[in-house]
Amino acid sequence: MDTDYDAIVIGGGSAGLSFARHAAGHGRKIALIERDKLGGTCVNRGCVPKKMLWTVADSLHRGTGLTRAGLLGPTPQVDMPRLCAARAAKLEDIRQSYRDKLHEAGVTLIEETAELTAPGEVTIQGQRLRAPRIVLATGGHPIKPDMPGAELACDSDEVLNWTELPRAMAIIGGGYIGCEMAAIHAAMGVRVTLVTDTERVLTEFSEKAALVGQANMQAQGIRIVTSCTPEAVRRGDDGLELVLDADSVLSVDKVVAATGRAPNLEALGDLKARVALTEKGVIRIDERFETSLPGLHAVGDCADRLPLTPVASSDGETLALQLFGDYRSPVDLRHVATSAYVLPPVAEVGQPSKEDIFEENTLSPLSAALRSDAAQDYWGLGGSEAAVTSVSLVAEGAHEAIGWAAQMLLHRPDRATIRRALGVHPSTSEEAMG
Ligand SMILES: Cc1cc2nc3c(=O)[nH]c(=O)nc-3n(C[C@H](O)[C@H](O)[C@H](O)COP(=O)(O)OP(=O)(O)OC[C@H]3O[C@@H](n4cnc5c(N)ncnc54)[C@H](O)[C@@H]3O)c2cc1C
Ligand SMILES: NC(=O)c1ccc[n+]([C@@H]2O[C@H](COP(=O)([O-])OP(=O)(O)OC[C@H]3O[C@@H](n4cnc5c(N)ncnc54)[C@H](O)[C@@H]3O)[C@@H](O)[C@H]2O)c1
Repeated sequence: MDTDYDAIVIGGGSAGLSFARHAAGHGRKIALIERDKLGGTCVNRGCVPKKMLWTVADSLHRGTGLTRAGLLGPTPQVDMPRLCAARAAKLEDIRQSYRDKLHEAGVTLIEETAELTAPGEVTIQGQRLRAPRIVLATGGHPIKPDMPGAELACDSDEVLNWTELPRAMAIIGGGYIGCEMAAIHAAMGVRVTLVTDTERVLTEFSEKAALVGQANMQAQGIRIVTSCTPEAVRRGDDGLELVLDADSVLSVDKVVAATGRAPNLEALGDLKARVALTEKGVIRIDERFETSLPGLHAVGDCADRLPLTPVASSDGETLALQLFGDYRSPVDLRHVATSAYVLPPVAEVGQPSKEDIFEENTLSPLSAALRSDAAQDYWGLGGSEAAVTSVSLVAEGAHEAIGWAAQMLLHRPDRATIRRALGVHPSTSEEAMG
């Protein structure tokens, strides 16, 4: 194996793969080191397996709620082993396509655990590799709360590998992962209670959008307990107990900790002390993704950006361009569309605060007249009449529409300009366009 490269990237997830392919595309000699499955979190234990489960949940949810429309009969059951097999085959296809693309690009793939042993030097299995640029793309892992019995709780990695469904589950944490797991499993027939320490769920979204999302989760049958930090998990007579306080205990089959993620920093080895972290504990970077150790860059979830796959991929490409092509600045996070896969999705672009929203509406879509759970839709525009800077949407298909809203915002439209295009009738985005 060669030992000298133009750049070595540690981590074969969305960020590392993107950097390696684009840097090699500029004629550079690149090594990518991955200790686990190629594709990282998104492909193996994140977006992709989650979205495949959500697809099933969405179909069940749309069908089973339509009792008022006369859609009757037994609820379809999910054959988990069959679903898991179909999903596993797709994940393997994706991993193989990444392997092929790295090969075509001429990237050296090394399947080992890497450690930074000196500036410009990475060690794998006692062998030293050198490059003037080292890129950390090591991603993150789920963290559990510091409480007695936390080890009895599953994290999202485990939930996405369940081959049978529990009858009842308690989820700790009301962020993206907690809410998505709640909506998906409730639709698949699991009795779900979600407990979070915040006043509402989805605090990364603007208030009204998140509250409509929360009401829809409740309409779906999910019990939501806010402003509560559970005290312990313990074994019960028949399953597990989540102790909320002295007076309330939830008896369930499974407890899931969806209480946040932390970056993977083991690759820094003894050099960790020389790499500055932010208050959130992720790696501090400048606009060239360079850390406080010259020549060491960081992209993706381990760095101080938004922990979303499109950001990780875009930043990997941007860094490759900055180092080996024409300089471009990192994508502005205000132009990143995002969606929580609840039912229906809560989607947003522009990262608005509650005060930013100047026009909004909560409405009942036509489907609500037919559904037993009467989910509500919502749209909100942020910024001002003169310059619209954010769009929020809660509606079926919101995760598809919000990407186009992000494109629209790039052109800095005023409110009157948005009214000059017409949406599809009947739809919720039509209402937002005015
Ligand atoms: C349940 C879940 C659902 C999600 N859903 C979405 C979604 O719908 N949309 C979205 O945009 N984002 C979603 N995300 C977030 C998204 O998955 C991450 O932002 C993205 O995967 C980060 O990519 P990354 O390359 O930074 O890190 P990762 O994909 O985590 O890759 C890091 C890689 O580095 C490797 N590594 C670490 N240390 C070493 C070492 N020392 N040596 C060698 N290799 C090492 C790891 O094995 C890993 O493969 C979700 C996340 C989770 C957990
Ligand atoms: N659809 C998507 O794009 C998607 C999906 C999943 C994850 N992600 C990414 O992954 C990141 C991590 O997601 P996450 O949901 O794990 O983390 P998070 O930090 O977004 O949410 C964790 C939640 O748990 C709560 N919490 C923490 N400790 C608690 C305790 N002891 N008791 C009760 N509540 C507690 C926090 O207040 C917070 O609301 C997200 O920020 C997002 O960027 C994105």
